[in-house]
Amino acid sequence: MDSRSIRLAVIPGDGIGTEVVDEGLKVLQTVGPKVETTTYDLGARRYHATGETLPDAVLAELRDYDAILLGAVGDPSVPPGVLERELLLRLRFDLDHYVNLRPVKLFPGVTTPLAASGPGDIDMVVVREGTEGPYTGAGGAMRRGTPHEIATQESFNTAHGVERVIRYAFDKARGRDRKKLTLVHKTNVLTYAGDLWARTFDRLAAEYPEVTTDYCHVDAASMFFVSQPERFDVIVTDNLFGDILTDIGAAIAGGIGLAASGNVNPDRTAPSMFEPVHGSAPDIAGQGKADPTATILSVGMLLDHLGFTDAAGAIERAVADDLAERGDAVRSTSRIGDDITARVAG
Ligand SMILES: NC(=O)C1=CN([C@@H]2O[C@H](COP(=O)(O)OP(=O)(O)OC[C@H]3O[C@@H](n4cnc5c(N)ncnc54)[C@H](O)[C@@H]3O)[C@@H](O)[C@H]2O)C=CC1
Ligand SMILES: CC(C)CC(=O)C(=O)O
Ligand SMILES: [Mg+2]
Repeated sequence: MDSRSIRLAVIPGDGIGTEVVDEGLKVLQTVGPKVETTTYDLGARRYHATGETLPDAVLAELRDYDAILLGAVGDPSVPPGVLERELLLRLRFDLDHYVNLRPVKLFPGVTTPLAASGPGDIDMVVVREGTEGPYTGAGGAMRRGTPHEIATQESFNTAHGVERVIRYAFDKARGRDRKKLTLVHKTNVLTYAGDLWARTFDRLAAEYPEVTTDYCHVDAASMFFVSQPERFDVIVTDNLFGDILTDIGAAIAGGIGLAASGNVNPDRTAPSMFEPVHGSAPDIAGQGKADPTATILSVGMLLDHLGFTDAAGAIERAVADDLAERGDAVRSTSRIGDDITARVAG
């Protein structure tokens, strides 16, 4: 048994975030490594009680943990963007989570809507840039509320930011069997940002001769996700395109309840944060209907990131076995968590 222990900050957040995090922690506390958790009350409840989203002192404290586990944030009672920007994106930006790692993998026994595809065909990793692009909040509105309103939302792409995420993606592709990396962008229209991404991609490709490369515009990539997902191995793309593509990825790989992610700081200058791809799902919150599998797989990614590879492997196997047995059966949040916990307990 690994004697190292993990100091984990937990942000359950809003809606189903709290429900799925409970199940993720059940599995984590059973799988092996010793874990000390501290829960942070951040999200809609705190916003209404105090007006706070992410106090500076809390952000400073979060830097001292080995990792962060997040459920989801966002609630219909809070104006759109407040929790998403001031809490979630502030965490990603300030902790320099420049890689948003999102595997898209169809497990055996899971139903995909793609009639012609099976598990071997859907096995890719999307490396989404996490700190730049159109998500920085730059832009503004002129003559707001008038018929002459002009709203802008700018996309930021720095040479440093683009290079580091593309380099990470090349390294990731080099470590996989197929060794294929696809750049997804919209270089035919977004000519300034696209030019930087394409030039950087081509320059770095020369350093990775063993990696096969190609390029796909994001509109065509969206089509190929549902018509020929086997085209893709590793994808590197910007923050917005990666956000959208990975919801499509979730849909083809069995649904949003299975899609895991990591907001990774590869330089380890701050803790990385792991969370399901989905949001707070207010439409099903409090009903025990949320599938916690995405969060449990995200816990596996967290353990892998911290070097607990045996425990990470145990979670992936337990999830695979559970999904194979579960098939299309509808089970409650806690039942799924209990079943996977029982499997990791052996
Ligand atoms: N990382 C985060 O914290 C994210 C937060 N959000 C926020 O979440 C709120 C809701 O956003 P939506 O666009 O509705 O996206 P969503 O991902 O919360 O929900 C979309 C649909 O998927 C279903 N769904 C989501 N997770 C599920 C699960 N584990 N099991 C079963 N079904 C599941 C929901 O019931 C809903 O019908 C918004 O405030 C949004 O800004 C959205 C995405 C990511
Ligand atoms: C809520 C957004 C800020 C993020 C999002 O949709 C995502 O990261 O998938
Ligand atoms: Mg999203």
